[in-house]
Amino acid sequence: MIEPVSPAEEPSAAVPVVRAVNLVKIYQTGGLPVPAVRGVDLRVEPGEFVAVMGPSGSGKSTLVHMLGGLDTRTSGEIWVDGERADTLTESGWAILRRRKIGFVFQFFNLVANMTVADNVELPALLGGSSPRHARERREYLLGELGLSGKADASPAQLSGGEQQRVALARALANQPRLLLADEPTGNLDSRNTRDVLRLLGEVHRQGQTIVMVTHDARVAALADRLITLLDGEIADDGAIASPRRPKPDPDHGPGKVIELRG
Ligand SMILES: Nc1ncnc2c1ncn2[C@@H]1O[C@H](COP(=O)(O)OP(=O)(O)OP(=O)(O)O)[C@@H](O)[C@H]1O
Repeated sequence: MIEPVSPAEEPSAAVPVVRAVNLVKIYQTGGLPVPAVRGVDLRVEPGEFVAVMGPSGSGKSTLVHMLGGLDTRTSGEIWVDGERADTLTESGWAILRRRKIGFVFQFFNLVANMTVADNVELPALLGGSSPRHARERREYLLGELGLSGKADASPAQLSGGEQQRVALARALANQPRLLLADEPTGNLDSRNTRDVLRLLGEVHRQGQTIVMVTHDARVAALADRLITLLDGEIADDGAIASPRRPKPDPDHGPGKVIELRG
């Protein structure tokens, strides 16, 4: 007989994907303290798509980088998928990122001297996937993102929009619990912005949890929750009542649904 699962043993359904408790970041510049994040409390549930907005310098990037361990916190707690993360060493964070976190940045950050295929496979290999599984996952993601024909290209041979799609494939290579995005469309023209937003919307519909920094209200409208930062504090946090979804791109036909768990 199968034992019923007690609530404490249930898989992470009730556990937030990421949680910050009184998170503080104070940079020191020339001996002077620069408070960037001042006591943020945040809880992101599985499947949520959270947009983070606010004026320049309000602490958006610092907050999201801390949530992924790319910046150290001054004080406070960070929990990722139920695991205490703020006390991890750099290598502990690196392991956690490989297992659970994908990143997409404004400036793609692809490895210039590696092919598109290798850029996407690398995180899966580092995360412990077998070479065969990493290759299959890469073929699958590049196919879904319309980039199969570019697998052997180097990043410099791609357009900005293509590079960002590769960056998204790389971020999803490990089927991360959490996708962190910092201005993922900030460097793209409107058409490539639409493409990347469509992809983000699709992975979200497949259940991907996303936290995304953006300056653009149209981009934020894709999310279902908007956090507004002001001077390093959460000034507003709420559901987006009637998100204005981006219109499908007539040049690209109906959007394809990406199976994240493929
Ligand atoms: N490495 C750093 N050293 C010192 N101060 C920093 C550093 N990074 C950011 N800051 C400061 O921390 C504050 C928050 O910066 P942050 O980049 O997080 O803001 P942001 O909201 O993402 O801004 P933007 O929208 O312009 O990207 C700013 O005052 C900034 O000058």
